[in-house]
Amino acid sequence: MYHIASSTHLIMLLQRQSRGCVYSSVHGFQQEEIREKLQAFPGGSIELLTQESGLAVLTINYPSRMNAFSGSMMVDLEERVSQLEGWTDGKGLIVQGASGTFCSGSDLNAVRALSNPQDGMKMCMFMQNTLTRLLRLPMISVALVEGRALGGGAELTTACDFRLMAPGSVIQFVHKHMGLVPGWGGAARLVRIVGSQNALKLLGGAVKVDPELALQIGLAEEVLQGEGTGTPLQRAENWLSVYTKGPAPVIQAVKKVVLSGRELPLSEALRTEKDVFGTVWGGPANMQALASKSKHR
Ligand SMILES: CC[C@H](C(=O)O)C(=O)SCCNC(=O)CCNC(=O)[C@H](O)C(C)(C)COP(=O)(O)OP(=O)(O)OC[C@H]1O[C@@H](n2cnc3c(N)ncnc32)[C@H](O)[C@@H]1OP(=O)(O)O
Repeated sequence: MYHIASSTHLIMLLQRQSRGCVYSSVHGFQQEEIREKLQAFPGGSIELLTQESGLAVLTINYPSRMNAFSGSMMVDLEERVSQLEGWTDGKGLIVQGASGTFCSGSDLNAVRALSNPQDGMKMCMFMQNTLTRLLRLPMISVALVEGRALGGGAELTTACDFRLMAPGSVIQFVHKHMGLVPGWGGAARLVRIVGSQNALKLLGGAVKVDPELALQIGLAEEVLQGEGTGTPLQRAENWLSVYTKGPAPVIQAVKKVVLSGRELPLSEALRTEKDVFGTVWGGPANMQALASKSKHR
């Protein structure tokens, strides 16, 4: 009995771990091995605050290094994403940096120590897996960009559904200046957000994207103007609340159908949409709406 229970648990754990992942052992990726390596570069933290309203705030927290990602923060992020995957009440997520700036990319001290090709590939696969799972969370996500989002920080913004920028903030894919290209999935996602022409310009020119340019090319949804109307976080929460109003199963279903439409070939997306539809059809929110004879004026 114990064996059955524990092997079932293991299967569930493996399914959960592999859900949404791009790389697994089939690709020569051993998560535990790279986790151990990354843990050798400590500093900072990734904080997750979940609220009863169904909104969560994820904070990249290493202010003394402009919120650069240390190795242990990469591991932290993966753990926080796992937590969010298991959060049944989740509807919305805001990703922000601590102390008024978003994230200055990888911690250059860790990057220097991991600069051999093998470690670089492992770190790249680890972060691609994590950021892909972040984007695929069944909740609507927003990157709140204050100050700078550089390198890996710019890539992180593309792993959210929307980007909101504070006045004076900058998103910059500085990779070319580092003799690199994005490796955390940022290029593939950027092409889908702004199109290949704009992506080529942003990466090829390592362009400093200010809020005005970001709005123009569709990288940002809104500039969070408005002195005296709360903190940038409160303004981002207000912006997001329009889209997260309603019961969690319905909001999660909305995200799932959009995600499948975005990522899957049409026939597969249609079948997924049918399955997701089946989870809300005749559900409590649907029955309540039918009973109330609501008009949509
Ligand atoms: C490119 C690919 C790669 C990936 O995708 O994995 C990366 O992301 S590599 C990292 C790319 N980012 C950078 O190269 C940023 C380098 N830093 C800067 O350009 C500046 O520090 C800046 C613009 C973020 C802030 O400049 P400012 O003058 O306002 O402050 P300081 O330079 O004095 O920075 C304060 C303090 O933070 C340390 N810092 C900043 N960024 C990093 C980082 N990415 N890694 C490690 N440390 C970082 C900086 O060294 C200062 O530390 P201090 O001990 O006070 O000298």
